[in-house]
Amino acid sequence: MAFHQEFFTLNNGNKIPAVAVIGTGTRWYKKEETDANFSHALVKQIEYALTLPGVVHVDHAEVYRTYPEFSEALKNTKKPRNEIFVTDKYSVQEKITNDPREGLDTGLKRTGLEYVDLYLLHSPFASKEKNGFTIEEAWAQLEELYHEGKAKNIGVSNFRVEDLEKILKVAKVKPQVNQIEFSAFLQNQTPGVVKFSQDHDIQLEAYAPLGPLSKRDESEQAKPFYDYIKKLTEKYSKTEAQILLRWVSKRGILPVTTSGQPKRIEDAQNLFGFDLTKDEVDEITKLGLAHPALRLYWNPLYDQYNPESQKP
Ligand SMILES: NC(=O)C1=CN([C@@H]2O[C@H](COP(=O)(O)OP(=O)(O)OC[C@H]3O[C@@H](n4cnc5c(N)ncnc54)[C@H](OP(=O)(O)O)[C@@H]3O)[C@@H](O)[C@H]2O)C=CC1
Repeated sequence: MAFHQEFFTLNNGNKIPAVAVIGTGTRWYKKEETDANFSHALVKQIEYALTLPGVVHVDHAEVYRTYPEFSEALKNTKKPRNEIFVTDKYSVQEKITNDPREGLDTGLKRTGLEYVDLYLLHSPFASKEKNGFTIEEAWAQLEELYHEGKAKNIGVSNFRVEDLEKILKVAKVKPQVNQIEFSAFLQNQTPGVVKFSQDHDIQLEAYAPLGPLSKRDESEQAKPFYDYIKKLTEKYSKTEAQILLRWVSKRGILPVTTSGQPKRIEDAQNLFGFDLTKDEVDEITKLGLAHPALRLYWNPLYDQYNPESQKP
């Protein structure tokens, strides 16, 4: 079947590929960057992703410490720049560079890129005491970087409703994206964040969309969910991962995935060769919501919201 790709349209009119197929965090994440822990496997995997048809969306962040691998893969690819969608993130939570401007400039220098397609504040937890700037001041820097063309789109990650409200109060440029944890087993990272973001035309991205597979629940109570996903894999001749990623995208949310296996990266890039019906989307939502919250990231801060995270 001919390759078909979908895009979401951001609130500034720009298009974004509707799945990010290679995140360079999670399984590739490193606590520190040394010559000894350079990952040839990650270089190969990014290089492979960049041979796939269409615009390939790479999700990166300074805190992943994978600039060396990403830069190497960019050096070796023949894919034109306008067919690579690069996301980078400023680490608010752990100081790597002094501020977002320095963070983006460093990233651009290290990758040899002239711009990123999307630049995010990785989390809302900035303070004058810890960072030397407030989250509103950090946002003002992203707006400058946007106007200078160094970031074609700007946004945030792991923001709660209250954090988004703070930014919306002062923003001259509204965040284009909020990247949060989202899966069938965690349908609101924090209370009300999905509806609030969608009501304000802020594109949601879902990291850890395959939580129900990577942390498979073998219990009796989870059986109806997995049985239903299996039924859909047979109906569409697709993998469980493809069914779950497609479900995320049908919820209007952009899945951000990754893998150490080339075939899985290819399956993700080929996500739009099939569709789920509205009833199937609703059924996955319902069966997913029947499961207790499964949160894989930011637990010390966000576990307090677990009881409300499995409400629509
Ligand atoms: N903004 C933020 O705070 C965060 C952002 N992220 C971003 O999102 C990206 C993706 O996050 P991640 O949680 O890894 O995403 P996913 O939920 O897509 O999980 C990917 C993992 O699931 C495994 N997997 C894939 N298919 C299956 C299957 N059928 N059965 C079992 N396991 C499977 C893969 O293993 P295998 O490699 O063996 O294929 C892979 O390591 C990160 O790399 C990062 O870029 C992630 C966390 C936090």
